[in-house]
Amino acid sequence: MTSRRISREAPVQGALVIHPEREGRGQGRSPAARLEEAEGLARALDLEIREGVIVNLRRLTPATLFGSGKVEEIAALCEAVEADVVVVDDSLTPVQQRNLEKAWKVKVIDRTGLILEIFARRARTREGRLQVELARLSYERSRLVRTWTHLERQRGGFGVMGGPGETQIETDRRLIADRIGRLKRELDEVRRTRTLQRAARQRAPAPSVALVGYTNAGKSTLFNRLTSAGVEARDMLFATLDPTLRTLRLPGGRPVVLSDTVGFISDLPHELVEAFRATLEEVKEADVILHVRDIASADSDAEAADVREVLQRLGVEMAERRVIEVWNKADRLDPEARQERRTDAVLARPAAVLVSAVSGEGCEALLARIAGLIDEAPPVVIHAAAGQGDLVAWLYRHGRVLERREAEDGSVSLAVSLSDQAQGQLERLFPGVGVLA
Ligand SMILES: Nc1nc2c(ncn2[C@@H]2O[C@H](COP(=O)(O)OP(=O)(O)OP(=O)(O)O)[C@@H](O)[C@H]2O)c(=O)[nH]1
Ligand SMILES: [Mg+2]
Repeated sequence: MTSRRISREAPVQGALVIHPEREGRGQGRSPAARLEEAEGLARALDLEIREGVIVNLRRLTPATLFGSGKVEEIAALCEAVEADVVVVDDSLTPVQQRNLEKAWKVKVIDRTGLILEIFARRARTREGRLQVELARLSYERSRLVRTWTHLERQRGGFGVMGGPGETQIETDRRLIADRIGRLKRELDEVRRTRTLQRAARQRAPAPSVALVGYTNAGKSTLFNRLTSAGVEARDMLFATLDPTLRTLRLPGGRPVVLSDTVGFISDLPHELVEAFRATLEEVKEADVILHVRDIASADSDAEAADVREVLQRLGVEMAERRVIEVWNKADRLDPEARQERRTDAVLARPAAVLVSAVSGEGCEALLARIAGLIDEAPPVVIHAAAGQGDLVAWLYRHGRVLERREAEDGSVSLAVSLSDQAQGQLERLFPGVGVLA
């Protein structure tokens, strides 16, 4: 055992992190904050940061991204700090990556490559691993297409038929396509099992609450605080990858199922978002969404905007009646800022609660808010014919049944309090259901 562990230990790799600063990129974040985030990503891969630099890109140089003077400067810096890897916090084309590796004589990785690599290391479940592999291959395929276009252009329109490079790319593309097809079938299989598990859970009478948020916002810490679970929470980007579920009791004793899941980041590779679509179904179907934000982060607003954007891409409905913003890390604010945030939270739309997952401050209020969202709406009376057991079970799970009357023909009338969200879902799942106000 011991010897295996020793032999697996890789030597520390030193990294030079470069944040290329371009006009119109970064959505209002400061370049320094962007660089810091890129360094955090590199650290999440166990790279040791030797140096971080911001490089202003005035003009784009297609072959190397950076101009030739900058390329030379960075080559010298690489040598000076003894970097093994250069992280470029942008997307590089395969050609740029190759040219830079040649010029700097080190391995070069771009932002998407970095994020994919972190995900590959973190994936624990079979579904997680398959998803990451699928994302990686989709990314590679898109890069092959780009190389292909590039070659075509190089030939200036002549000799497009045949040629060894072309054949190789064609072969690579077909191999990747085959592998993607196989992965998708495997994933379908794994997901069928999970869907069955979810269906089984849905029979349990508990509404669901999903944690979402920017990576490192404190989702897992809050999850542990609320459920007394031992999910890994670390000061590391993308500490959590696979979803975890736990039951917790709201004030009044009502159980809800809380889910913790993967965090988001700005410029999240779209291949990853696609690959994780199924995992994020928990979020899509949740009765309440808790959007956890690091309110002490200087980029808190930009991060929140990124999270909303990803959720929108995933088709998650962010209706006000369904979302609570959890303004976390209140303990990191100075007393004045804290008071200000507390006042802001009262007026915020969607509703916001200032908490500290570490100290527990605000967590009681948060639970009360969740209970409020789940129960708030005035009750409706729903008539379920005999044999509509699925409807009755659904109502018990997603609403609060206040009264139940059974008729002789086996039909049931229920007075139920449903959230707006649940009511919308009800109409979609059971069209034409008999609702009496
Ligand atoms: N001071 C302070 N630190 C917190 C609080 N909540 C979380 N943290 C810290 O923030 C870091 C990230 O916390 P996690 O709970 O792992 O964050 P996460 O959102 O689950 O992150 P990913 O899984 O990586 O997306 C850890 O070092 C936590 O200890 C808080 O309320 N106050
Ligand atoms: Mg986490």
